[in-house]
Amino acid sequence: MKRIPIEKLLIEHPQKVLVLDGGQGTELENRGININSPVWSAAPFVSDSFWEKSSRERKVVEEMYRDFMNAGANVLMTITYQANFKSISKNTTIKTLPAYRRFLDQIVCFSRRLIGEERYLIGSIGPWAAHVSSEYTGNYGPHPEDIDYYEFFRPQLDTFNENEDIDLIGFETIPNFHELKAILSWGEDIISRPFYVGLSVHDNGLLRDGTTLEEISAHIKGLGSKINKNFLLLGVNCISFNQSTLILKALHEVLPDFPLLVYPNSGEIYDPKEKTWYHPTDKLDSWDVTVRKFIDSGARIIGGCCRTSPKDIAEIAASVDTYS
Ligand code: MET
Ligand SMILES: [Zn+2]
Repeated sequence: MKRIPIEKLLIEHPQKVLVLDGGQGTELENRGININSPVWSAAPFVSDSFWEKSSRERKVVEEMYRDFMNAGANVLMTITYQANFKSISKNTTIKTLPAYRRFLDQIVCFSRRLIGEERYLIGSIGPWAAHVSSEYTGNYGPHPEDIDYYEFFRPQLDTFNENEDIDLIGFETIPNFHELKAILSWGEDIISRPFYVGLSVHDNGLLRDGTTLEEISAHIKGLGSKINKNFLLLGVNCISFNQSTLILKALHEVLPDFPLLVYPNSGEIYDPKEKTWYHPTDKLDSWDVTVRKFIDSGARIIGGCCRTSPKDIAEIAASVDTYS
């Protein structure tokens, strides 16, 4: 059955909770794909050989999507987190805007064909931070207010705006308040498809640049009726598994009527010096307990971010079935 528009689903089926896929970048890495590149998980798509049917890398990507779908994901993302025009044009042979747009459209078309018409496709857009690796510090230099965020996002945003295979545009891992304010200042002429913003927050619930959730909610409320009608969900992603239920609860408390989304990390911790992930001693809760708390805190889309695998998504899907 073909999906109904996501904005309609959120309003007309208030009990429905969707299951998102897991951490694609890290999952591809686990499956032997080299993503050690300035364009990160978009690296495999850049080589011409990816588009040949016999490509090993292409098979790995296809298998990953299938495994997430078999686990119960009904929302999948394009693997375009670090495929902004700046990174792509600087680091690959794709240099012009038309070539870049063809490249993104090719990825979207490939993803849609794999997931079918009944599932939702998110067009993933990483933050300005992604091309300077400051997603977890929110450090945007001395004048974050002077950065031209629109210029940065526009090529990727316009391509997704115009591609009907995209159901929802996802601004992921946003760590800086100036960037958030810029995104939320854009009207329907600039973001013309449904979209969400996933915030990158510390374990204590502050945005990576120190902004409180109260300040964020005050800003959103202050926009009043000027807010873009396509802004459907706010959430948090790539955050600590153990703190994620408290963080979402805090967000729900300051924005009780806003549909939320949440996709935390697996519970493993990244060591930026060693560039490896290590297993922390213990996960505080199971996915089952965590998902139940997420739903109680207004979550409408639940999935996993870095290091979460199809196994995590299967556990999430089972709990979503039980509690929603
Ligand atoms: N959707 C992205 C991925 O999992 C989010 C990464 S957060 C650094 O690949
Ligand atoms: Zn992540």
